[in-house]
Amino acid sequence: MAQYTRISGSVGLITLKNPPVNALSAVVRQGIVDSVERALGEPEVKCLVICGQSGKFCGGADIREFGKKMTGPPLIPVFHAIEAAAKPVVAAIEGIALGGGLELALGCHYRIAHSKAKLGLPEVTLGLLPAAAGSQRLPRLIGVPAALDLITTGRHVTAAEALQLGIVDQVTDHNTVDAAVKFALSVAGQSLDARRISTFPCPRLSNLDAVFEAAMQKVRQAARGAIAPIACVQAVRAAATLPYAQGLEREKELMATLFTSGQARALQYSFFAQRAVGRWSMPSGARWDTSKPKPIRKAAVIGLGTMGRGITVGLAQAGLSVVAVETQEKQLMEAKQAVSGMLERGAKKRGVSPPLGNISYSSNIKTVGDVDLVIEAVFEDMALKKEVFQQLSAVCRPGTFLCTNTSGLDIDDLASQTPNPELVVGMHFFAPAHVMKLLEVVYGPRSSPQAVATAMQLGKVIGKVSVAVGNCQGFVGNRMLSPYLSQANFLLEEGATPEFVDQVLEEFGFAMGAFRMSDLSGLDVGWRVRKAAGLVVPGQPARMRQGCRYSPLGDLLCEQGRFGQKTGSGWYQYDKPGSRVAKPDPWLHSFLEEYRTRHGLVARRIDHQEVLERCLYSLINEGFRILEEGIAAGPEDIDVIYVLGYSWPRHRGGPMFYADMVGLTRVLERLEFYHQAHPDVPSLQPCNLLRKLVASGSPPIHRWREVIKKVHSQL
Ligand SMILES: CCCCCC/C=C/CC(=O)SCCNC(=O)CCNC(=O)[C@H](O)C(C)(C)COP(=O)(O)OP(=O)(O)OC[C@H]1O[C@@H](n2cnc3c(N)ncnc32)[C@H](O)[C@@H]1OP(=O)(O)O
Repeated sequence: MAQYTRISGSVGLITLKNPPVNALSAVVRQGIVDSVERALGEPEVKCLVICGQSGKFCGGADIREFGKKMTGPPLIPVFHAIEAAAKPVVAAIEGIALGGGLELALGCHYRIAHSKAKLGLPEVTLGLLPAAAGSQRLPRLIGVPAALDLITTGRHVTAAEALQLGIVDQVTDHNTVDAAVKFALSVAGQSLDARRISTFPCPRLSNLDAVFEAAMQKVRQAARGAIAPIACVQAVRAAATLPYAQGLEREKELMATLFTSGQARALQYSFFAQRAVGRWSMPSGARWDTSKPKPIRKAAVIGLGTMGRGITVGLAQAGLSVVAVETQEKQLMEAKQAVSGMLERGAKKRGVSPPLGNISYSSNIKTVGDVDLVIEAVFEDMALKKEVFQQLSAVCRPGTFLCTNTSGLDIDDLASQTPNPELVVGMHFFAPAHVMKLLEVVYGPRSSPQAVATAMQLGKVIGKVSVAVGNCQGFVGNRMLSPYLSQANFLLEEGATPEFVDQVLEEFGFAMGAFRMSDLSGLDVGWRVRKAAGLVVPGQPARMRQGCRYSPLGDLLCEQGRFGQKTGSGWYQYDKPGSRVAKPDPWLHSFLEEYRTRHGLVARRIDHQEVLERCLYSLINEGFRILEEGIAAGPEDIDVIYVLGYSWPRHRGGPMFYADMVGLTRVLERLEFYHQAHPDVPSLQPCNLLRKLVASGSPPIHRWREVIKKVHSQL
């Protein structure tokens, strides 16, 4: 609702009340209309202030109303009524003014913000554009280049930047409503002619075409197929070239296409999925709301390689006290220098001082005796990790949580090295660990709910989106990646090139195709895993392992020392080791031809559809197996992992959402088709859960959990 009160006799105060973020639901919109009408009708009222309850101005349109039948007054006329008011209306912005919230403020005559407030038009991140006149008012207020930046990126700006850009008129460190009331009284009675943004001409640009061409090129490059950023540029162009009323019509047309698009649905699903993963549950019945985390004040990181350094930076930046341990003195000094550099660069960007004092460095593992939690981040080698866990058990005080940063090793096996396996959880960070948003929190069969809750909470504290998953080879992310990469390799055997496979996957929206990604992360990483799994053994039949098809192509490249970017060659060639520009490699093409001849394989023409379906559907099928086994509690967990950790295009929601969009029947049919053609590839055999979902009438993704529950109860 919106509550109307009177302050100092002559100020009408409208307070938006719709927890948690005072979103503009139908009731709130109606409340604003009624309150404005009332205030304008009261002769004693000289001016109005609009604010939000609980220190939050407004989080924008109520996203939960999207896709439902529209009720209540539409936003544009509400904002026009405010702008047209004959009494000054001041927005008192505390906390947030986002999307429709900022558009509401732009409809007001003045804006006063608290110094800690964040403002922005993030609609593009939900597959939309600021269609409550935001795309028309903002460029008129702050000019085209700044408006293009804010609207196409959706980034939030601080109050200080908003003041500099001219979005707000005043910033206060004190009570914002008091400041707004004082300000409103000071301008009451003055002419409002120069305060109605919709009447402003859009600031002229001499190089208008060049500015919009450059903006379009920039968003096309960054968008990877997303349509909303392009519509945002078109809407701002309308503001720059058309009268306000016509610009508004164009904004409406563009929004109509976006509002019902699959991409908007996917992005809005992704928004809620990222919040839903915080409400985790385990097959044992343990849950986020019944498991209390222990507060972590002091943590240790063991092993200061690339991952350990990133984790140390993340912890220190979040204000934790960190003991950083590396047993070799030389490596310790190198790591100290690297970590300090990362902290200094990060602090410079954020305009704060680097938290160097939060970290103490040591070459002695015994120094971790008084910490609350340890994150072991030594080399990905089970024997080494076991040794470290045994040492930790001896030196840590009772009750210390022991976490391992691993991308796929058995958490339970590691836990068995300690007298308290209930305190052990996996924390799978993604490189660079201080930048990437995703954290897979892996529980073993003996991990206690409190250990999981503590790791999930710590993830939140250091700014990660944490997803709780069960213990299995590769956990969720890498386990699903395995069939995807296998299919990519099989396609090469059958006649495709790495360039073609990558092109198809990049056109789908991945930042990098399977082969460019492998070159970046290093082919030796998978080679080591395959060796440990007993797959790379001399004397084995070249293309079969345990009765299943196997491609040794990656192993053969590694045998040649081709580890990817770091060695200057892999699936592609590079100018020099470490270079990032991948070029097609004639050597690789002849190598593939020789390989096919050696194995009696005849290259055939492979089309886009086959590449996409085999790579993506095999990955999705593994996702269904993971759900069936209870390794992930719901499809949202998988989708968040893929969007945040594996560059799955956000505007496609994630693999499980994509399967829902394609249609489960279609996914099942195509998997059946490919499995018939390749009976020796088990990952193409449709899994039981997928069949069950199709047999249950292919319910939409938000109802899959009901079917999963039934499948689990039958086991
Ligand atoms: C009906 C037809 C109208 C057509 C017109 C269309 C116009 C669209 C213009 C818009 O305004 S689109 C919306 C623009 N606003 C946003 O994108 C803001 C989204 N929210 C956020 O970025 C963050 O939530 C926040 C506001 C910065 C707060 O972050 P914080 O980390 O503090 O909390 P969260 O966990 O993210 O959120 C708490 C809780 O609130 C729910 N929520 C947040 N914003 C909205 C919203 N705009 N509508 C409905 N619900 C919202 C969020 O889902 C969380 O609840 P949950 O139960 O945990 O999911």
